[in-house]
Amino acid sequence: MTIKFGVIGGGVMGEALLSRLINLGIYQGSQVLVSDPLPSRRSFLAEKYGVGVTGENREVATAAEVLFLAIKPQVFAEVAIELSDVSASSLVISILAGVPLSKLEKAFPQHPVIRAMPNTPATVGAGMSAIASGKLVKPEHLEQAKRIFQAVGEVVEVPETMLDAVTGLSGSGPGYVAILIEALSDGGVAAGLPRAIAFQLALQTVFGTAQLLKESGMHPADLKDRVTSPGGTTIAGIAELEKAGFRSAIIEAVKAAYRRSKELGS
Ligand SMILES: NC(=O)C1=CN([C@@H]2O[C@H](COP(=O)(O)OP(=O)(O)OC[C@H]3O[C@@H](n4cnc5c(N)ncnc54)[C@H](O)[C@@H]3O)[C@@H](O)[C@H]2O)C=CC1
Ligand SMILES: O=C(O)[C@@H]1CCC=N1
Repeated sequence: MTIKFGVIGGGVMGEALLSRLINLGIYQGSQVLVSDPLPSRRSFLAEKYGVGVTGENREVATAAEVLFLAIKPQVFAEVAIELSDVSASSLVISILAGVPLSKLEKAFPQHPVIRAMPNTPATVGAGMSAIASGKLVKPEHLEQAKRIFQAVGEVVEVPETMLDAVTGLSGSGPGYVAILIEALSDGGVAAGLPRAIAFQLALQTVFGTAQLLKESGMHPADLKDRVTSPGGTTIAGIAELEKAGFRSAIIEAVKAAYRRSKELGS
């Protein structure tokens, strides 16, 4: 059977992508081959999704039509050396934070290369991915990459220079939003709610607010104004957020993650 989708690094993001692609019928399990040094990950992925697994990255790189790199940026150099004499011309898609197209193309000189940044909501088909094309990428490669990322959510094409900023915002963003939801729940508990109810309220409030903004096209400032009654509860809460530097903390978080993404690639 032809290996249509090869994954190097079967961790959180490798699994997120392959699980959706298989569940949507874009690939069959038998058309996917994953390499990972951890035997426990290999047997888990093989059992759960029916994919082929191996401890040999070279086996995946040689066989796959699309080679999906989902290892940590810190191990990219050693994997690149390991694969340096593999002769293939597959489309390489890297989701490694920070690692620039120049380094990817040096490691895979014969291959069309796409650098991408998805995020963890890809696991449930609600991901946000941005992609940038390397020099050898043809329209059909770009379409193929878009199809892959559309299977896990929304996709935008950006110039590569924007990808570190994308990483700081949507790549890392689920971590910030998770903390917001946890903090809202804690606030509810502090105000006297049982934990389970506080969590349900926090989760649905964040989800519903995002859905309202998305479906209505309303500006966030507009929505804030609509919630804020004169002399009411919301403005009392907002005053505390502003005092604690909430906006500035989020802006600085995105900037710090952006800088870290640049560092990881250098
Ligand atoms: N977790 C996230 O939210 C996002 C992560 N990314 C990027 O995705 C990549 C993977 O991240 P995660 O899936 O979170 O990490 P992870 O740690 O869950 O997965 C990495 C996998 O690579 C395997 N691995 C380690 N050394 C290897 C080697 N030499 N050859 C093959 N496999 C090897 C590990 O055993 C592990 O299963 C990173 O480069 C990260 O920057 C991108 C977008 C979002
Ligand atoms: O924290 C990280 O480095 C990865 C990249 C984006 C989200 N997680």
